[in-house]
Amino acid sequence: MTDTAETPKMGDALSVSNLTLSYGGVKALAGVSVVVPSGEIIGLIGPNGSGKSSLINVISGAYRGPYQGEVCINGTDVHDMPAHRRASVGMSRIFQGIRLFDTLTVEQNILLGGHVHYATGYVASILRTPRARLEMAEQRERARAVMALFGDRLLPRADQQVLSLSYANRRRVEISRALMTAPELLLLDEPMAGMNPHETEELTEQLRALNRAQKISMLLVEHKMSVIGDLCANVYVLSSGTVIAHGPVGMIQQDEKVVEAFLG
Ligand SMILES: Nc1ncnc2c1ncn2[C@@H]1O[C@H](COP(=O)(O)OP(=O)(O)OP(=O)(O)O)[C@@H](O)[C@H]1O
Repeated sequence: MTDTAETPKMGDALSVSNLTLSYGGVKALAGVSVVVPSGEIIGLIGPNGSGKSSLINVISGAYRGPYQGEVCINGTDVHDMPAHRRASVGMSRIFQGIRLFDTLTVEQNILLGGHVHYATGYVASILRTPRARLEMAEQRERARAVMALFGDRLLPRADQQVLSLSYANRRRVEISRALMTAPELLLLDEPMAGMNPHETEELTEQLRALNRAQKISMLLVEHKMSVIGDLCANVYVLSSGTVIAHGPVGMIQQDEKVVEAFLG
């Protein structure tokens, strides 16, 4: 048996209640409720066009159109909060397609992720005041610590332009940039897309380590069921904009509605 909703509790990293949104005449989400308890990795799966990216876009603030329902991140209703301020409630995301500045270096791209936390103002940073220099040194140290999470994949390439990197390394740069704000909730939209089995396995382990060591909660959209099975205690299944099942991966795979949604 699977249920399609979970009651939000105090301390949840994310609670989405009864979310409905349409693009013109197309209803993309119809009464969707999803909870990510603090410290857990929760999976989100569904056939193409079922509403997964729309849900992530509402949570992250990338979608700014009207919607009904409530989205709370770490207990704060973020309805009126623009995307660039959502880092202040502990949220960060990576997009389905890689979005990096190709001609900047690995380190420069990663440092951009921390800019929302800079205390130094624009003028002080242009004038390179002692405070601005100190803050930049701290940010560079943090960027190195974040790169080190990926072993020797990024650190030796810190000064290389991103356009010279492999696909998997570009993905690692994107995740590193998202980690610069020290998020408590990470939204991951198909992080393994385009990776080979070895790279997929490696990133799976790295996400697990981030979750365990840094207690980062995650909402993971992923087509590779082996990844969902490896990382997620529970999974939500979307079909045509509604949650048709929710529960442990093993149970979901036996659910007739889910089998039908994927095959139908
Ligand atoms: N900007 C838009 N304008 C109009 N319709 C849209 C827009 N974005 C998404 N849709 C429609 O909303 C529905 C949900 O799309 P969404 O991209 O959220 O699904 P998805 O599950 O992420 O799909 P995929 O797995 O292919 O990325 C689909 O019918 C899609 O065609």
